[in-house]
Amino acid sequence: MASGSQLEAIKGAKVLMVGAGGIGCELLKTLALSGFQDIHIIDMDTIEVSNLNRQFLFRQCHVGQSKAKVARDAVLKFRPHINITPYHANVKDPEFNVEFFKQFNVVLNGLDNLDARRHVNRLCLAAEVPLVESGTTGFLGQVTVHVKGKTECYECQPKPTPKTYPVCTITSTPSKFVHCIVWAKDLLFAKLFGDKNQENDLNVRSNDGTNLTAPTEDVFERRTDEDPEQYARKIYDHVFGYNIEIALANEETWKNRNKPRPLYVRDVLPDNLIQQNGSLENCVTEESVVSSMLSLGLKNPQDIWSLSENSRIFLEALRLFIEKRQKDVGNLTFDKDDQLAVEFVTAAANIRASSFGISLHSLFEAKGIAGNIVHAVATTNAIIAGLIVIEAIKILQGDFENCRMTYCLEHPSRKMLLMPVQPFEANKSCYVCSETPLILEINTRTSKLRDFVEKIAKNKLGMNSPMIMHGSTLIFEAGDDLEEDVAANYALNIDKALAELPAPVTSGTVLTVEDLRQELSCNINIKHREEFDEEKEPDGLVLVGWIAPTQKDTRLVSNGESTSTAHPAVTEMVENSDEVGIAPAKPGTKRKLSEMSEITDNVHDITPRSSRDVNDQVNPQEVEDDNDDVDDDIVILDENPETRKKKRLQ
Ligand SMILES: Nc1ncnc2c1ncn2[C@@H]1O[C@H](COP(=O)(O)OP(=O)(O)OP(=O)(O)O)[C@@H](O)[C@H]1O
Ligand SMILES: [Zn+2]
Repeated sequence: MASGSQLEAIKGAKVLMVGAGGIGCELLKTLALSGFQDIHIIDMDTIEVSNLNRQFLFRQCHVGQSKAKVARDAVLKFRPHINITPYHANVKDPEFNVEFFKQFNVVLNGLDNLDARRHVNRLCLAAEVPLVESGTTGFLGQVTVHVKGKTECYECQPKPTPKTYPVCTITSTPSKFVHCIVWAKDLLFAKLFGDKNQENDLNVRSNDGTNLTAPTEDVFERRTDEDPEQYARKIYDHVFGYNIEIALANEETWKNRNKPRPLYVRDVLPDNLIQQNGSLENCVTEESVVSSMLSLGLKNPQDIWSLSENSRIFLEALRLFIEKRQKDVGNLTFDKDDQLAVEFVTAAANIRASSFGISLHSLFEAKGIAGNIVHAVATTNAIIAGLIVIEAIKILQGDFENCRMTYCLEHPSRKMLLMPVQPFEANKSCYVCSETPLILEINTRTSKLRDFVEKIAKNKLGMNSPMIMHGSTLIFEAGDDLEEDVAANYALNIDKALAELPAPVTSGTVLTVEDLRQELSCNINIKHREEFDEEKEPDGLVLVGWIAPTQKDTRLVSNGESTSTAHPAVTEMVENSDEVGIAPAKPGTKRKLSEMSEITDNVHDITPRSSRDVNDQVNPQEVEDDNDDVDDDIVILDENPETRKKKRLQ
């Protein structure tokens, strides 16, 4: 029960909730029941059947309708006199600018992706509105508080990106099922059904990097008169047979590894099965979903199919894509909710796994791995929503001293299931909330303006509409509303090397990169560097001072079935007691928890270092880690312990 002063703060508050999904539904209910009277909700989604098990404000009849609007209507039924303003929109839309944010006393996030979280963080900083962030994954969850000038911002610490795998592991030497999934999903599926113009490493490469199977590239191109079944068998033989033979020819690779077995349709499927197609009549479910499992009479997604069953599914799914989903072919990216895509990827991954002596998995398991799924727990969302409201009330009362970041654990530790941690001071070199310039080492003679825009401004700095300035000269800006001659001028320059721009960018140049919508501006000092290590610096540039995502994080952390950011480091430290590696004394090294006593006198001092966003896809093109997909040994990287050292708020 709220005290008098709390009620006063609650009643006078205007709050913005971003996201009306798993956490958002719980949050809206708790806000309304706690006495909040003026709540605005932004959510860009419509309700799906899969949301109904935990997003309890929604019913079957609401499927297809705006989450924000239905959530408002549902809550008004039991709290009719409060004001709830819904926006069925993307929080990144220009209407939600700094002025819009300024009208709120606090912003509460129930989002599921890093991109939107970073955007909201920047707007909250610019509008000077406190932010309460949250996320859950299964039984794990966390709530963090970010107040400009008082605590760190959401981006002060690295946010890990999903684990990536070396290209060669995926294309040539898989040793785990997840490698086969990445191959099936990001290479084979993308090659067959995705954008034809995308670069794709599907074909086996020789030692010198040339594409050995390049002349047969057309294998993947289906002739208009080509029979879909024959085409499917040709693809099978090419990727599981021929490509493996090519790989085997490179004997060096197999000196210390088990050799894979080439698989051809004729060896795997007896003649009578090759001829035996699925039934096209039976391939469509009641919800008109095309399914090869259904067409072949395989019903249980938890069964592990044999090699021959996987081969039949592979051929059948490929045929169904051609015959029933032709209009999608060429535009698809893998989607865990696309039944036929999941069937195809499961079968392809299993056939490859079989070839490499890796154990096979069921469709259910494969879907979980391919879609980065951690099943949502409604209770965790409810607990987290309660904690968000508790922190929001403290903020509204101006009681920043008592604000806590709280971690919800899977198992009680020291009899605590909820672990409060004092918020930390801002990272003084955070490029988002401090004005510290970044340094960019880049080959200014070979790198183009396009590289700078895409790799630095958009990918690394997370800007949506970057503007790049060299002193007072504007050298690039993004946007659909540019005048023709201005756009033409940018188009002319975008593929020029940095040093060849009309205002040349060379060593010593300071570029200013700005995103007006996020009110974020940072200076980048350019340092020309001739060469880069292809393995360690695959981007061909190094951004010093940028808070790089860590990729060693081990838990999938999501809000609902997809994403969020938690600080599993804290969770694991507590759960795994002294077996856990923690923030290193030297970059990249580990220390045991027992050594932490110097830094921490109690559990509240444990520094959460990392979080993870799992909505993004595993990307085989990036070269990094090759660990287990669920690796319990947490490593917390800290490139510069001095600058990153966190201080407790006094
Ligand atoms: N940029 C954005 N603008 C507005 N709303 C967003 C944005 N990004 C994500 N969201 C919303 O945040 C909510 C997150 O909720 P949740 O994690 O439960 O995901 P979900 O999509 O409802 O469920 P699932 O992904 O598990 O099927 C979603 O309703 C989603 O629409
Ligand atoms: Zn910051």
